[in-house]
Amino acid sequence: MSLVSVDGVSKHFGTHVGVNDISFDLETGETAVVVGANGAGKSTLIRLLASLSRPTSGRLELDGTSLTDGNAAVRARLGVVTHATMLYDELTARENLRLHARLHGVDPKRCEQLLETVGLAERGGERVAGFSHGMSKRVSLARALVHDPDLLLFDEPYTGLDQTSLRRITSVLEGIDDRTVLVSTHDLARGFELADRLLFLNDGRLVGDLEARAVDDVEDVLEAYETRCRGRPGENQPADRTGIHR
Ligand SMILES: Nc1ncnc2c1ncn2[C@@H]1O[C@H](COP(=O)(O)OP(=O)(O)OP(=O)(O)O)[C@@H](O)[C@H]1O
Repeated sequence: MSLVSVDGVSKHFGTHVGVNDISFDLETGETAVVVGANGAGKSTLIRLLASLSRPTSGRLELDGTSLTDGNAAVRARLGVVTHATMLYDELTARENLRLHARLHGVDPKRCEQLLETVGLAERGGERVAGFSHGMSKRVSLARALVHDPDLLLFDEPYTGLDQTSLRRITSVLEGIDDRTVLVSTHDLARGFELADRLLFLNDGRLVGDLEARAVDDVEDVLEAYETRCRGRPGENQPADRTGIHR
């Protein structure tokens, strides 16, 4: 049985369609990257999988258990990084991680390891309120990993980062081999570097599902994307053709 199962999932917001009849499975250890232009439905999909939103129809399951029934045990197997950092600004980075560790019954030593991993060991005693966007995102990633989740969901990991944060976050994501990861991005080039699998979203529909291994280079991915999707993945973003910010 697959670890993640998404079956016929739609999400409507009044007359707007967030995602439209999406189905796919993810295996343990797989890293899937969801690519799409602005408004394609990437955040909607992540929020549905993160149990932050309920589908209008369809089923989302982790290991055979519904992600939409408010089951706390299954939600505890998720690590989530969204646009909202879910951090307490008035607490230090270390306190944020320790609070999360305590909630999950995790040894606080793991927080120190994770601060090191995200490159914030020396800043762990500082309040998150004073952190840059990239630093906050790194703390959010560390927080999402504290309890060693079976499924890490990360909405737009690469947006608004300086080179230091970009390198750290990329290296942490690349280092996750034994857990399932689902990342959303409009940055096709970086997504391709990370992915085992590329999922193309267009107007809420899943229009492409590619094994990244089977594709030679990013230009081929872009070509595959453009044959299936309206516009380009980085449309309306300050990016070049492949989505690499220069
Ligand atoms: N809370 C909401 N209320 C109304 N419409 C929404 C809401 N959330 C998403 N939508 C609509 O659903 C569609 C998909 O939005 P979503 O944010 O998932 O796209 P996205 O691919 O993440 O875009 P972006 O790259 O701009 O973040 C859009 O048409 C959007 O307007």
